[in-house]
Amino acid sequence: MVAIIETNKLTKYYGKSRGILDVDLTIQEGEIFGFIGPNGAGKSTTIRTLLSLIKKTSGDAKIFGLDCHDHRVEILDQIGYLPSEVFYYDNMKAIDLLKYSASFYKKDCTQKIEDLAQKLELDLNKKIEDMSLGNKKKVGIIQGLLHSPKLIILDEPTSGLDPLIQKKFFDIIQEENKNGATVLFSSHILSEVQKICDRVAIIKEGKIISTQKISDLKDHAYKRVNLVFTNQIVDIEIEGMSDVQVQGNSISFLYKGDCNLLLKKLVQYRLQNIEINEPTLEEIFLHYYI
Ligand SMILES: Nc1ncnc2c1ncn2[C@@H]1O[C@H](COP(=O)(O)OP(=O)(O)OP(=O)(O)O)[C@@H](O)[C@H]1O
Repeated sequence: MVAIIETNKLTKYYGKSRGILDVDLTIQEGEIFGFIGPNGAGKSTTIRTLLSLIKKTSGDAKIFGLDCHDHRVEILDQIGYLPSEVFYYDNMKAIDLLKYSASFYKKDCTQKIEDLAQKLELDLNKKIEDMSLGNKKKVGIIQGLLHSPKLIILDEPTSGLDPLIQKKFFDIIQEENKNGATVLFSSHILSEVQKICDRVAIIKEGKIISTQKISDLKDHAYKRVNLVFTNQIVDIEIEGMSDVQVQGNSISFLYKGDCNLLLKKLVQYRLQNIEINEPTLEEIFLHYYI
């Protein structure tokens, strides 16, 4: 297998403050690779170092087997990058901006621009200043993909997209992947990464703390269960519950196991309310990795 991204002890300090420390990542050709961690963990720093937008402090970073810094121009030609926030010259029409972006590549991107705009239901003849945030984001998606890049780097790509467009966006990314693109997908939302990634690296306080197959992570799936009792709280014990927190007549706990067994147990209680949610990323970190 060919490594599309390979870092070895990649480290970046901003002056004296920590950006990332000894990051080792290997992303193989054809993977959709998730990169998750809470705010400030170092996801953007890793990506910006890979793209040579900032200079590493030490360690190595290679893309397509080439040093990211020394071969910056030829590497960037084959990358589609979607930053978390997009800024544009607002008084341009979307089509003009995209044609201008396409002019930097040596291929004809006209058909691809049209196809993507159709899939995302975007009117390219509108001025960007007249567009909603979601539509501006769509322009960013097309801009990142119009040259059919070999590597797609997404930094928190779905912020500002409604669920329907998110679904279309994921379909597009999966299609690009089927056509040969490798994808690095950074996010702080685990459930989002789980939808399309094969493997995921978890970064915390600048360090990679785990790299897992998504299928393995799903086997460990926890739920956060919140119960509000009608009257007095009952002392309940269910196999698979942990991190139990009691407050007034409410109880909250993490549950790992068969949902049907949980429901069977709960049916015997008089409840005023019940909520079953995905645990937060922080909770998952606490229970898996610390
Ligand atoms: N330009 C900068 N100057 C100084 N410190 C920075 C700079 N950019 C990032 N940092 C610090 O580097 C660390 C990693 O930040 P980074 O933005 O890479 O995290 P992140 O995982 O992408 O989080 P977020 O989702 O909030 O962007 C943080 O402690 C942050 O404060």
